Amino acid sequence: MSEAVLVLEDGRTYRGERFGATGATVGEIVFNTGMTGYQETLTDPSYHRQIVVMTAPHIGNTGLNDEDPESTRIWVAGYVVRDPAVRPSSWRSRRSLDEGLVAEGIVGIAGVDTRAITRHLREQGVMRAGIFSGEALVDASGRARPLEDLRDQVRQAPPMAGADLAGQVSVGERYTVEPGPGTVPAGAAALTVVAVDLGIKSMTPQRLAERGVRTHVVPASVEVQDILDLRPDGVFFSNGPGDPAAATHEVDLLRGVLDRRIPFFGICYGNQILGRALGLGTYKLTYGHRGVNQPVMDRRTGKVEITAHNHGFAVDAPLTGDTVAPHDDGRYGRVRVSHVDLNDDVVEGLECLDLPAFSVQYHPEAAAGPHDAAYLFDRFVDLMTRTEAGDAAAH
Ligand SMILES: NC(=O)CC[C@H](N)C(=O)O
Repeated sequence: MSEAVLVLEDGRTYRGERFGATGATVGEIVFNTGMTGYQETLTDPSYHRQIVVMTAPHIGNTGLNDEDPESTRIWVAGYVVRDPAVRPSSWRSRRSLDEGLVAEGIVGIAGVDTRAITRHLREQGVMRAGIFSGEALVDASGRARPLEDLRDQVRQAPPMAGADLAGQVSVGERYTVEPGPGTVPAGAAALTVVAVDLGIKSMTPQRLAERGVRTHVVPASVEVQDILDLRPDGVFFSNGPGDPAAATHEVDLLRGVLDRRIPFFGICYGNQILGRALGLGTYKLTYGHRGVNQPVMDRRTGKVEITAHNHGFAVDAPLTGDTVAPHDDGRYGRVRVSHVDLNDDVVEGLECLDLPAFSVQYHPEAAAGPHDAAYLFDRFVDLMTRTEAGDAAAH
C-alpha cells in the first residue's frame, strides 16, 4: 500500500494509505453517517465537488453491484474511509469498491481516523480539503512536496458557498421513465410529471413509476414553455449539488410553474428552490446532515419519521406560528413549515396553503435509507389527481 495524505484547508493533516485512484483531488470535505448505502452515496450527483468521509469504519463489505447506482457514474470528488473490506462478499457484487474507484479515477484515502476527522468538522464546520497520493506528493524534481504546498493547492479550490453546479450534473437530453406494469388503472391515463434534473437520483422517477406516473426528466436549463409543452399534471424539482443562493434560473423557472398553479413537489435542492421562490432565504449549515437516520417531525401530525439526508444548506424560516408570513407581497399566499429536524430544528419541509405545492429537504426516495417518508410520493399523486379534478370542475 502506498502513502496518501489528507490535507484540510486549516492545515490539519491526516496520513493514510492510497485507496481508489492515485493522484490529487480537492473539494469540500463532508461526513456521511450511513452504516449502509455507500454505493448510493458515491453515485448521488449532489456530492459533486465534495470529498466524503464515511463515519462507519468498514466500507466496501458488499462490493459494487449493477443495481444500486443512483446515476451513471461516481460523483464524489474524493473518498475517505477507515478500514476498507479486503474481500467483498455479496451475491450481487461485480467488483470491489477499490476497483470501482480506480476505474472511475476517484482518488481516496484509507487507514485514517475518520472519527477524529468528523469531530474536527463538527467543531470547525465543513471546509475545503485535498487528498494526495503517488506523483501528487512529489515535485518535478522528485522531491517530496512540503505540506504548505499541498495546503495552498487546497486553498485554491473554489468554495461551495456561491457555487452554481446543477448545470454540471444535469442530463443533456430529455428522457422518459414510463409507469411500471399494472400501475395505471384500466381505462385511466397515466399522470405526467416533468422532473427538472438538478442532479436527480434514479430512484426518484422509479418511485413515481411505481405509482402509475410517467416522468419526463428534463435538463436544468429548460424554460417554462418547454415544461408547458409537455402538458404536465405535475412538476418536480430534484436534489442537486451547489448553493441554492446561486440557483437564479431555477428560482425563476419555479415561479413560472407556481404562477400557473401546476402541482409541484420538490426534494432537497428542490425544497431550497421552493423556499427561495416563495421569498425565503437559505443559509449554509455548519456541517450539514448526511446519513440515513435523521429524525424529522411532520408538524401537522406530530409523527416522527426516520429519514435519509444529504444537505449542507437549509431554508431560513421561523418555526413559531402556524404559517410563515407571506413574502413577495403575498404573491404565493400562505406557507407552512411542514417538517422539522428534531436534532437541530432545521427546516425540513415547506407546504403552500394557497397553491398545490410542497417540498421536503430530505429523501423520501430513500436510496439508501428507511422508507418512512414514502407517503410523500402518494401525497404528490393525490395533489395531481385532486388538482386535475378541481380544474375539470372549474371548466
Ligand atoms: N441533496 C441535495 O439536493 C443538496 C442540496 C444542496 N446542494 C445542499 O447541499 O444543501
